[in-house]
Amino acid sequence: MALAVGMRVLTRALLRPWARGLRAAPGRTGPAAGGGDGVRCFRSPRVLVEPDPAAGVAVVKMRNPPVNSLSLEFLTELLISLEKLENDKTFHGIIITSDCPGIFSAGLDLTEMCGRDPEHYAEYWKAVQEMWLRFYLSNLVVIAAINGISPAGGCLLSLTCDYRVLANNPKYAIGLNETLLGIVAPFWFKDTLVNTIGHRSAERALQLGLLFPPAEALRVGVVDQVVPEDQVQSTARSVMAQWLDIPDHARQLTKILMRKPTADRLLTERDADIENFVRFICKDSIQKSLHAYLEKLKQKKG
Ligand SMILES: CCCCC/C=C/C(=O)SCCNC(=O)CCNC(=O)[C@H](O)C(C)(C)COP(=O)(O)OP(=O)(O)OC[C@H]1O[C@@H](n2cnc3c(N)ncnc32)[C@H](O)[C@@H]1OP(=O)(O)O
Repeated sequence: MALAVGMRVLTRALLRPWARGLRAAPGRTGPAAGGGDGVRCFRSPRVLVEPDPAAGVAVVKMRNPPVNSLSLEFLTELLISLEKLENDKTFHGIIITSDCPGIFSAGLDLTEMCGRDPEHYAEYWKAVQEMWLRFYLSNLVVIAAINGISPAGGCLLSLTCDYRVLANNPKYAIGLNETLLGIVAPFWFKDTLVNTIGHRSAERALQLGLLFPPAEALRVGVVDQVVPEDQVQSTARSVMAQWLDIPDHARQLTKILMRKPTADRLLTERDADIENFVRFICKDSIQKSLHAYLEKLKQKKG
């Protein structure tokens, strides 16, 4: 138990000043969004939290239209929501899903990584690290109800979860496709994928930037279950009930046992990882690739 408490204190201490500032800002997070029985709940512009106090579960809906790209502000709101739920003893599990039709998350926000200054890149990367650490090590059961396409950072977010349910829709795909953008997934993205699908499959998926359609995603193990689209939320709920049946302290300690070595790698190399990112992203060739990719996305519309 001491280990679990220690990890919580550590991850809480990692909350950056930008997050604390936002938490204090009036109007950024509003009053209760529901949740009777004395359960305090909340909403924020980009994150909708639907509490089910009786079940000890909250559904966290991402709503950063059009594509739930993980901007600095959105990451901050997600982290604040997670922290609030972790600090509320009512909740033992969260289901993370999307409020944007057809899209779970388009991944990291490319506009945060293009045409900005090095200080901005460093701040942004810290927030991405924080998202990964906080979700990966959360003491809550975290289940992803993936109701849309989920490339790169969107896939990473789902890989931090304890279980992934994907909607069986041929338009959806999931994977770490960074190489297709001419960029390289950092070691902790890679480690998370290796821990999920094994070394050989991860190597192939990462080098080729594979985005797996549902059947393939299930076969390779990127997701744990594929179900008809209208059953994604109910399946996530019943899987959650199964996970919540396990004594909490034993499950939490086991999670930490499995994940701490991977998290520690980033925790001990965090500053160097930020420096590497800033150096990489500032390169002319990388900026050109990202600009070209964004342009292609915009032109796609015709
Ligand atoms: C260097 C160290 C490693 C860094 C690791 C990086 C990790 C990442 O996550 S990089 C991001 C990877 N993401 C992608 O490759 C997805 C890109 N997006 C798409 O493929 C599509 O947008 C879609 C399939 C997610 C949705 O398609 P659709 O519904 O047709 O919507 P649009 O393509 O028209 O997009 C609407 C709007 O949103 C902008 N946009 C899309 N993705 C992003 C993004 N990741 N970041 C920022 N903005 C994004 C897109 O440009 C459109 O903008 P407007 O034209 O201004 O409306």
